[in-house]
Amino acid sequence: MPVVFVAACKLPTPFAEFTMHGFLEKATGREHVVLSLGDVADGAPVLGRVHSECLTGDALFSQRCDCGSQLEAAMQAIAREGRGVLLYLRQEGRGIGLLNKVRAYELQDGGADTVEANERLGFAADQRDYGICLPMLEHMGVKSLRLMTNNPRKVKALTDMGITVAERVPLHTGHNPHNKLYLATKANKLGHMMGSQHQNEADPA
Ligand SMILES: Nc1nc2c(ncn2[C@@H]2O[C@H](COP(=O)(O)OP(=O)(O)OP(=O)(O)O)[C@@H](O)[C@H]2O)c(=O)[nH]1
Ligand SMILES: [Zn+2]
Repeated sequence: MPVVFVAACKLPTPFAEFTMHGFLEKATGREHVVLSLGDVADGAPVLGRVHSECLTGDALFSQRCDCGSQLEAAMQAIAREGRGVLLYLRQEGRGIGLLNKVRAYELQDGGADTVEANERLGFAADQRDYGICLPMLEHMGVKSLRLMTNNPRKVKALTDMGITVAERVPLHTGHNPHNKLYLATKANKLGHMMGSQHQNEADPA
């Protein structure tokens, strides 16, 4: 098993009281969590989000990206449905780590886009590995996901490792003047499906 389950606890949030399940990835020592709500082990497709850590967006309110807004919208959507899972994966900066992301942002401040900056630092555009998702979902008893994402490569990566993605649910939120180019580059170079409307389809409120 590449990840081991460690413990679970209650996690009250403004949206709902989730259960937080902690996992240790043995090869890297990284600590990951899954938030769950309701009965996710009944076999029916589960509304889910596989969210990659973004300290700047998720915790520090950065407007350079759309991560914080997507995290909030996903938790709200799960709360509204009363059932779902959110995998919070500690693969900061698409897998290059926080300090390398700061280096990449520095290059972006000088004119590079998000892909060029990674490449100039000697990294691939996206270094993430979703291999730990399967054992985490198996632990949760989740058989099939309705996955909230705009990234078809994420859907393919999960499908290729044997996770059933019954549906892709778009998550269009967090557009602002600071991340216009960033979102355009994701659409043009990374294949993200950004949609035309500046609203969150998982959270149409
Ligand atoms: N290297 C790098 N990583 C970034 C940058 N901006 C955001 N990230 C990281 O990108 C990850 C989120 O990936 P995104 O490409 O925004 O979105 P996604 O997860 O592929 O797709 P969605 O499911 O639609 O959100 C997080 O780990 C962020 O820390 C950047 O400019 N450079
Ligand atoms: Zn981000």
